[in-house]
Amino acid sequence: LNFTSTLGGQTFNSPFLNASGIHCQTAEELADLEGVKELGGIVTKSATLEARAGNDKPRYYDLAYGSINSMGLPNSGYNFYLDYVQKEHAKPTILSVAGLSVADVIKLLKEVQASDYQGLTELNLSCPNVIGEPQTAYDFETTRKVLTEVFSFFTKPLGVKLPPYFDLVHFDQIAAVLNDFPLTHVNTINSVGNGLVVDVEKEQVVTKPKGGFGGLGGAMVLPTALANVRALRQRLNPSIAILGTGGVTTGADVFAHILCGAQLVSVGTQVIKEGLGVYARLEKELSDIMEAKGYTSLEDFRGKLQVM
Ligand SMILES: O=C(O)c1[nH]c(=O)[nH]c(=O)c1I
Repeated sequence: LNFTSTLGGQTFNSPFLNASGIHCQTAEELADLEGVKELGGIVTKSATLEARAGNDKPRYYDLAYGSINSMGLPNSGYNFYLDYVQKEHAKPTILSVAGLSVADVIKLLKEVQASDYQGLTELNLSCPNVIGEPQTAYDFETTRKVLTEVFSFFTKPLGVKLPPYFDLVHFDQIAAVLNDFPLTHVNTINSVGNGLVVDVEKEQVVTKPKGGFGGLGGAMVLPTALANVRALRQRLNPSIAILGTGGVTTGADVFAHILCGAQLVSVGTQVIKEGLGVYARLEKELSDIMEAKGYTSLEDFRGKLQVM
């Protein structure tokens, strides 16, 4: 089966990625990802100018149907991740970056531009858990302003990580912004922001930051993730690839993401539930589905979801 694709000048031998934030914050976690042969690429935890401890714990809670997190952007600082991605790796890397202000984003990306790093960078415009900070990509004007400033100097492969949208007009509006920029990709979705999980027995929230509000992931967000992949595939220039993230627990979910237009597919919550062995299971399940349908390559069905 042909699982190979190229993005931003890099060759991905498999459609699988880790979702930024999951098992990719420390040197040990990143080394673990290197050892997962079914992973096509490695995505770093979103990096900020300064290292961050993140929000108070408990800040992650596992549910039967998914997860809620209010991590608060804990990371070792961009120097650590920029050094990491400039080392030799058997797989392509995607350096995820985030800023607490537009100025931080610009400063960070100028450092990436000035570095020898030739791989992909992904600007996270959708973290829902930094207390007092908005999810930038819900503000279309600010998103346009940021991208205009970034592309006035940034010439390396760049994608953006988007929050989920829930209104067809909003798909039109964000696509109208993104189509004006030479992006390599869009990664959709980030967690569904500011959900709330209640422990009825304790009559209490389950995470400490923000009164228990946090980003939702896992099985429960799959329909939202598929809708965002499909809607953006239908609206974005073909030159902008879609990385599908959200709700993947089976090979069928991976197939669905690709059928909606995803080039690569990230797995987050399920890695926490099942461990890194999940990728071998997903690859087997995806291969079995493709063989049953007579497909030999992802191109045979990518973006070919039928309507009624
Ligand atoms: O709380 C986090 O660190 C976090 N959590 C998420 O669910 N998405 C994000 O982009 C981030 I930066």
